Amino acid sequence: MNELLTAAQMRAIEQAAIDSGAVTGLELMERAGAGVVEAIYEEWPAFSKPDGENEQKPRLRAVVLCGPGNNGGDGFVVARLLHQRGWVVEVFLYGDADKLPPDARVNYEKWCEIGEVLPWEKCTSDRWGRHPLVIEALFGTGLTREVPDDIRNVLLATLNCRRVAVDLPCFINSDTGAVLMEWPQNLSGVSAGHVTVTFHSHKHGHLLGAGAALCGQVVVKSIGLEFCYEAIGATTAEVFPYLIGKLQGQRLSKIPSAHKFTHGHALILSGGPAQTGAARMAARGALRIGAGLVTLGVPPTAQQEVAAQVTAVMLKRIADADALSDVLEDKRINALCLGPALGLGEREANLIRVALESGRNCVLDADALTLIARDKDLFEKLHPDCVLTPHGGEFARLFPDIAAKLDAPATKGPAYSKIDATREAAKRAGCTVLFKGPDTVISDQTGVASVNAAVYDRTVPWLATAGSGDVLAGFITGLLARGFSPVHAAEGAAWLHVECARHFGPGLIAEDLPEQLPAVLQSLSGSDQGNAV
Ligand SMILES: NC(=O)C1=CN([C@@H]2O[C@H](COP(=O)(O)OP(=O)(O)OC[C@H]3O[C@@H](n4cnc5c(N)ncnc54)[C@H](O)[C@@H]3O)[C@@H](O)[C@H]2O)[C@@H](O)CC1
Ligand SMILES: Nc1ncnc2c1ncn2[C@@H]1O[C@H](COP(=O)(O)OP(=O)(O)O)[C@@H](O)[C@H]1O
Ligand SMILES: [K+]
Repeated sequence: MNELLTAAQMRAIEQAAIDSGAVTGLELMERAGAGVVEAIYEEWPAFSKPDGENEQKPRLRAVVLCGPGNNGGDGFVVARLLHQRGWVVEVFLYGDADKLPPDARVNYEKWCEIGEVLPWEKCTSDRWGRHPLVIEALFGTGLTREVPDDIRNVLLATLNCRRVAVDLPCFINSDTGAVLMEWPQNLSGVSAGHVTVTFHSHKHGHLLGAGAALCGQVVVKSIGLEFCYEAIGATTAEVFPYLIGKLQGQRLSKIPSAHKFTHGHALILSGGPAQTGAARMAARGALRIGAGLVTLGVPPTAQQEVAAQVTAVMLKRIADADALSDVLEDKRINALCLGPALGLGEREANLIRVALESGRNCVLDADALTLIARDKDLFEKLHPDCVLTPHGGEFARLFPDIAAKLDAPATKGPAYSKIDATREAAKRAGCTVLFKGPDTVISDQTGVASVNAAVYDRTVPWLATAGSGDVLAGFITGLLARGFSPVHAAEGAAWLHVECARHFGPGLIAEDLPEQLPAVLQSLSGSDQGNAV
């Protein structure tokens, strides 16, 4: 399952399954608890060694922290299943047992037949040394507000234990990834759990915002809900954003008999003297990703500087908007890129005007985004073959009201997420928007949205280096030249961008990125089992 769900969608899918009579809420809870236990044994195989192998082996010990809702219900199931496997389990309940929802209450009572449920006050910070495993089932998709201090203190005291979060760490908003608990500064780099076990599919909060860094790793366990999409009237592509998976090598392969013009001609406009590096890096990216030809359009004053530094990339003098119109008489030029260190003057605004009026595929990045944010007339010329690539600051300049909604603290669900913001921005702009970050979100104007997650095993903090965005703009332009649709070009480029950073590793500078493409592309050819972009 690559679709990403909001809390409300997950609830609707569960409810539809229950209403259909195919499964009960209790059965789903049992499967959820069993999924957690399965994930625990997968993560720590040593737990499964039978006690009989070693007479002296002490019994395994766990603490389960249960909350006041169905997440707590999952916790009672986990406690029971671990007990059945011979563990010594201690269970704490945050809240009042009489107020538990019905399914959680049933599992509470089943646990009471086995052992004690200890009140939260007894969950003191001195007890954690004896417990190899802490299961946190305090809040999941039902988290609605800041986590209280009496929970925070316990969570911080457990950080030296092995930790499993049920569905989500209890302080992460499942729609936005916002962290609803003060996380101590000195703990940056420490995650809230070693493993987060979620059900059916990732929730947005596992991949977006600050929360993603605090889940440890996320394991998705099926609870048998696959059949339910029709039941809530959804077709997956329309409703659910998806996680961009491994690119199919086939998508990037070239037709053996093709010539260079079959693969398109990209034109990248450069800034003036001493401002040409960004466009040169974008051009190198466009060429390496497979555009048949790449030309740098340079103002005459920068011609010598650029000529001294390029080889396979071609050069064209483009003094002003009229000159650009002339160059675009060549209809083989099918993808343009404007923005990296382009400049913010009238000349540059006019270049953007001509580029947009040409109706060609057009990537607008950096300075071009600032210019269209300033000029309503330019903004209105955007069309479906454009791709905007803002980072957070540029996004706020372009869509200040949407950014304000995104920044507002969520007080009640459903919370407004980066996915909602990108979709709204794309709809307004009438084109594809790629909103950058470790949680890059891409949406086209119709609301088809995806996330390129640089988290968990794809974490690449070294990609936050000057100029890496320019290379990304070049990658997108190159794929547009090759005939990819705007949204597929943005998705493919974002995915490859992270793969290039992973391939190089720490120490990466932006120039290194295009040079990783041959190896990354090679690794994809012949491995077409991945999820299609
Ligand atoms: N609905 C279902 O059939 C299933 C639900 N499942 C589990 O149920 C969870 C969702 O259950 P719920 O909707 O009951 O929600 P939760 O159990 O996540 O939390 C809701 C409860 O927590 C309280 N609460 C929320 N934020 C709080 C805060 N900051 N401080 C104090 N109290 C707070 C609420 O008042 C409510 O009592 C999922 O995350 C998943 O773990 C799974 O068992 C699979 C099946
Ligand atoms: N912590 C991070 N992890 C992964 N990718 C990141 C991270 N921070 C930034 N990026 C990516 O690096 C690129 C930076 O682009 P941008 O902010 O435009 O930089 P520049 O203008 O210097 O080129 C974007 O693709 C962004 O998604
Ligand atoms: K939890």
